[in-house]
Amino acid sequence: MKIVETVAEVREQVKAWRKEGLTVGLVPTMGYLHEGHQSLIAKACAQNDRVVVSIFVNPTQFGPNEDLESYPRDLEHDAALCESTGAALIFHPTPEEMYPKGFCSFVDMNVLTKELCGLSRPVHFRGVCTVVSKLLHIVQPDKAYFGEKDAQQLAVIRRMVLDLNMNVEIVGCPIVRESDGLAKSSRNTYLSPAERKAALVLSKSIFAGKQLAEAGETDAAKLVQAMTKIIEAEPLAKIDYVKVVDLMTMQQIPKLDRPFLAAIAVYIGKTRLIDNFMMQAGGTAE
Ligand SMILES: Nc1ncnc2c1ncn2[C@@H]1O[C@H](COP(=O)(O)OP(=O)(O)OP(=O)(O)O)[C@@H](O)[C@H]1O
Ligand SMILES: CC(C)(CO)[C@@H](O)C(=O)[O-]
Ligand code: BAL
Repeated sequence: MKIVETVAEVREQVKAWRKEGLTVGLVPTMGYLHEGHQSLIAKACAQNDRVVVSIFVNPTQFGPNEDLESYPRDLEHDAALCESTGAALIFHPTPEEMYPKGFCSFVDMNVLTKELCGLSRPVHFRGVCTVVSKLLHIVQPDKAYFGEKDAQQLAVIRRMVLDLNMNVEIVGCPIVRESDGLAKSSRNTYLSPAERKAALVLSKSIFAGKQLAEAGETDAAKLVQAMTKIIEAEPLAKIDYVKVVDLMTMQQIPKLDRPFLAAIAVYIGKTRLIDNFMMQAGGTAE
């Protein structure tokens, strides 16, 4: 497995693979890899001849008061995980490589990015769309892999690829959880032992909402109410949002009569964590 820092090196490698007729998968990440990322890499390796993992803490998707500087980084550990999982190349660019002096082109989106995480992170999805577009142009993969943990991001990227006629298949991958239910996230490392315990209200709320929907509840407000109650019982938790939205448009819906996403964002102390479940109408897992 190779680690490269420049766009030119990625292009050269992918060109050589294409000459051999090989298929290429891309797994975009911000590094500090865990079993959630590993499941994406493993799926990509199963479905493609060669897999590129990008590791880049993308400055344009962080707001001014967010954790860009403190975001955890460990390239040595990440490289070992990528290699043992079967990736062929890590693309680990510098910010200057991705955003050279004079950079001024961005990919933005309406509607889908104005809800949920977009409300408390107004510049976030513009940064995500821009960097993912760049990565897709640089690598030109057959398939690119994204986690359902970031469900709004997945919906936004699917829409961007459709709207901008990008020639790539977007593959969604299920949420990987700790044994006690907490969704794996690089940001879990910020949690103190007491906060780590408190963070369990996220998955408890998600599992309770899912159970209610599976039992036939069709009123979105009732779902939100039940999920909210569980989080509010935890003194260390502060709700950013608990919402039920149409899976395609990310707009809030009153009835669970179509494929939907129940999504939450909760501050545990200073750490903002997200979780969700998706379902078809009538209690079938998405
Ligand atoms: N627990 C998980 N299960 C499945 N996919 C995941 C999980 N955590 C992250 N991913 C996916 O991995 C990709 C890279 O995510 P990222 O590097 O931001 O990791 P993260 O752990 O979500 O970090 P953060 O703390 O920023 O939320 C994204 O497509 C994301 O959805
Ligand atoms: C897709 C992504 C790698 C873009 O920076 C990031 O938003 C993430 O890790 O989910
Ligand atoms: N997994 C999403 C990346 C971010 O929170 O910036």
